[in-house]
Amino acid sequence: MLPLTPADYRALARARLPAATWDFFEGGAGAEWTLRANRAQFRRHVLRPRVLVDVSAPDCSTELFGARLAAPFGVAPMAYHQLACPEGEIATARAARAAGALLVVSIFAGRRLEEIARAGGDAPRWLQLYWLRDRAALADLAGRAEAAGFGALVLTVDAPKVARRLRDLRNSFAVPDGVRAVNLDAALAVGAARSGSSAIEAHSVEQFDRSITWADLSWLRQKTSLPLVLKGVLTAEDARRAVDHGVDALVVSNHGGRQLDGAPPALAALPEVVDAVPADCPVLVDGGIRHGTDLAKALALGARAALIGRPVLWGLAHSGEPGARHVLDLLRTELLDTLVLSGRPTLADLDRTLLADWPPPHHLRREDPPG
Ligand SMILES: Cc1cc2nc3c(=O)[nH]c(=O)nc-3n(C[C@H](O)[C@H](O)[C@H](O)COP(=O)(O)O)c2cc1C
Ligand SMILES: CCCCCCC(=O)C(=O)O
Repeated sequence: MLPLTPADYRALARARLPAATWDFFEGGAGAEWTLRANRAQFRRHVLRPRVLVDVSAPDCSTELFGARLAAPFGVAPMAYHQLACPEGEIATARAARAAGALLVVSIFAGRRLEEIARAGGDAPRWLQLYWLRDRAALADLAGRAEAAGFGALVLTVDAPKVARRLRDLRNSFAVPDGVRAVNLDAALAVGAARSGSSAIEAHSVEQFDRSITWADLSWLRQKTSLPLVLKGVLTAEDARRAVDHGVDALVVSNHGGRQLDGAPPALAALPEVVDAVPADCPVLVDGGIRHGTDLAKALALGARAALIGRPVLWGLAHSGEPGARHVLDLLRTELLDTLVLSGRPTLADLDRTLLADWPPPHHLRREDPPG
């Protein structure tokens, strides 16, 4: 089959991956309600096209922290790309560079930051951190990231521990031999499989510092001159608090449904966060973005850019760098098509007037049972 959409890559990737790896990639926390809700929320908006607009020169390029992107999206931080293809994050860095997309590298990358940076050349990249108990390791990563040309640090704040992910528990999931978070000391590596438990969850309980609060952000600030981005904010209250603490950008995210099951879909939380922060604080979003139309909806609700998670892993699992690049290129192509066909040729034309609720409220009322 010639893959023409990210969903085509999903089907092809599934056939290539071991079942437990597939479950680790695809799964969510608990009953996976939030995982499903992320997708469902995109179906609650329809696009209101405008006609007889000059759409002869659509443009979806943008700028983020001074870096130019061919399209308003990047690769979300995801651990262990070598689970998808042998080159791991090197393949992803090359794909992101070729597609003109931002790359956010996970603290649990399987390739060294410096080689990822070489593979990415002058393309924009950020480094994601979890707050480990080992602060010396965090300080070391912050320094190495700056030296290797990373443009921002992304602190993920929705994971005081990795959630109970039932698929991983049932599979007794562990990271296979030969795949390791090489940017951390070997002593901090995820442990072996234990029947009925997830090695990832157990490791997070040991290594993540769940006592940190807003007051600790100043420690990280002192370790870097890079912009600081918080990933995993879902409320206006926390968004305001983040700005008060000097955070430079936010990612509205429920971790792709992998952390708090029952958390709102990211797209539903986006408007309250956008409305809570000053216009010069970029708000990004991730979770369930699978189509160019999804990107347009997120941008219309005020996101400056989006992060793409699992679809990139599907491309990597299919064919490494070319697969991941094609997934990113498809999303850009679909977004450009949406700009043209909706009569909104630039990103500045995407605003809330693009969207209407679906089904419309009167339709819902007609279907309500009497009484
Ligand atoms: C396999 C996998 C590993 C992930 N690893 C990380 C990680 O190391 N750090 C992080 O902040 N988020 C991690 N995430 C969450 C993503 O950054 C992102 O929030 C989520 O995947 C977006 O949803 P989507 O996959 O539906 O696009 C991971 C997600 C997946 C699927
Ligand atoms: C202790 C290893 C944790 C890896 C977690 C990766 C991640 O965030 C995920 O969602 O999975």
